[in-house]
Amino acid sequence: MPPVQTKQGDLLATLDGTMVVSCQAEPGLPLDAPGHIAAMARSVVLGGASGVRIEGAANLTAVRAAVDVPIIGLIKTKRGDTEVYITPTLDDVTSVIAAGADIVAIDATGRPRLAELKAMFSAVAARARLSMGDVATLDEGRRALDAGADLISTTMAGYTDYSSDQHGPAFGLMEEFARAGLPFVAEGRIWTPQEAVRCFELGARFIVVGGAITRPDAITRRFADEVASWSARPQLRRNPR
Ligand SMILES: CC(=O)N[C@H](C=O)[C@@H](O)[C@H](O)[C@H](O)COP(=O)(O)O
Repeated sequence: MPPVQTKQGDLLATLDGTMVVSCQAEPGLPLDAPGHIAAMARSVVLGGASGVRIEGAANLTAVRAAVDVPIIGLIKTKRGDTEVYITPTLDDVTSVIAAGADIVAIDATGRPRLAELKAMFSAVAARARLSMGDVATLDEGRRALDAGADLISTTMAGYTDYSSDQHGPAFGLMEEFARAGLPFVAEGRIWTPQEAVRCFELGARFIVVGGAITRPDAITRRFADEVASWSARPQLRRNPR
């Protein structure tokens, strides 16, 4: 399918108040193949996802052909001597757009980086796409918007050495964004419908849910861990074998 043909403002309006689903598979896992990612994307759209978040040029190309909802695209890669790994260079921006993304997700943390943030967001705007700055703190969100990001997202909260040790969604950061009057997207560790609703109560424009829907190994592990811990307490069994 061609990229979604709406004006940028219209595209954001279609996402406001909705849920985007991230369909990603870690390298080496059984679902790590463009055909599988495209099938996941079609499945989540059937279930009500308003858009999808997709990693990698080959996956983006496959998903673009499979669904007609907005796509947030990114390339995850380690380049050079930096911890920034979500769409780190201008070439990566070009690849994400060429593969069909409507919105380009870019690590906008304050860590040392290969390409200046302003240049990254300008490159996206020059190709008439929207940019999303993935950040971990309020200051990073503010800087990303100042540098030209169309959206900021809590994606990186909990995944930097200065924001680690977080459990559950980054509700604290969402509150900070709301208090500062910065529009934001809620993403990362949203595992229940109740948590999803809470993000909107705190002011999220839209939310991005990933693993809770699209990582069967992680979903299974939650059940398996619970089952294993129950089984380790035989005195609690109601129906002894
Ligand atoms: C930190 C990072 O690299 N996040 C990635 C960004 O694309 C993905 O691995 C996450 O799955 C995505 O952010 C959605 O989050 P969750 O799967 O927790 O719902």
